[in-house]
Amino acid sequence: MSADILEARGLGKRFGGLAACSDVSLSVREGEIHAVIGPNGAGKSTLINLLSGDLRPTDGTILLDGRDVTASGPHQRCQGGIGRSYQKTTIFPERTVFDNARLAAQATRPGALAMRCDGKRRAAVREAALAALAEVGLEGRADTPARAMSHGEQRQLEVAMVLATAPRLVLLDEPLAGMGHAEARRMTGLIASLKAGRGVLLVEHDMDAVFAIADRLTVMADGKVIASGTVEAVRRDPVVRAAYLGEAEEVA
Ligand SMILES: Nc1ncnc2c1ncn2[C@@H]1O[C@H](COP(=O)(O)OP(=O)(O)OP(=O)(O)O)[C@@H](O)[C@H]1O
Repeated sequence: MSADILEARGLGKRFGGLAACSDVSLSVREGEIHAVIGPNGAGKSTLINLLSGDLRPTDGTILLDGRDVTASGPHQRCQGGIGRSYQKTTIFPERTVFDNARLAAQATRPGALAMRCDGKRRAAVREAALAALAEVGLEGRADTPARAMSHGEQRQLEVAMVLATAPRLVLLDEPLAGMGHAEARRMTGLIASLKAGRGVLLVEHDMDAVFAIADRLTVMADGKVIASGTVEAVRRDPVVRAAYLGEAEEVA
């Protein structure tokens, strides 16, 4: 079995009197997609923000490849191998697809932004950007302004921007939000391919996609983990069915 890339132990986050996350423990191994699901307000985005360093936990520990990164900020975590996407788009619409990927690639290569950045470093950044675009299938759109692309392609570009930072762990926050059926299917296939050589933590409301590609599933409600395990085991769990899936099936 592969080693854990990420391990969260007893993570908690309070906003005043509200426990948005409490005692959340989970791990992500190399080569797996670990999906986190739960109703609105369950604490999923808070969890991603804690793992990416955008929020500091009130309690608990985060280990990345066995190293304690709990106290480090988002930039350090990005350099350490955690890449994330956001619910809201983060692309620069006026820049080309390639420029967007290049800017992301620079973020994890110290010195690449310096005025006297040498040719070798520039070439490495360019190569990382092009490889990331190829991985998401946008290599043919490198010169297109990002604003001219469809919503689905823009979200593919966001994934490329995450990949350009050379992450060991990819955190995806609702990557299928707002997509049509065909776009969602394409993106689901792309997400499934990302786990090769990496770990993926996926927060997503689209249950068909989650059930199709997740290797493990953690269900949250009211800031707490109510079930965790293989997709089959979690789907059968009566507590989950009552708290969440039953509700989702009725809605569907
Ligand atoms: N910055 C904040 N300040 C105060 N409360 C917050 C903050 N961020 C989140 N919360 C609260 O924490 C709880 C968990 O929110 P969170 O966004 O993590 O849930 P979620 O599972 O991602 O929901 P959704 O599926 O709607 O995105 C909610 O009650 C939310 O209102």
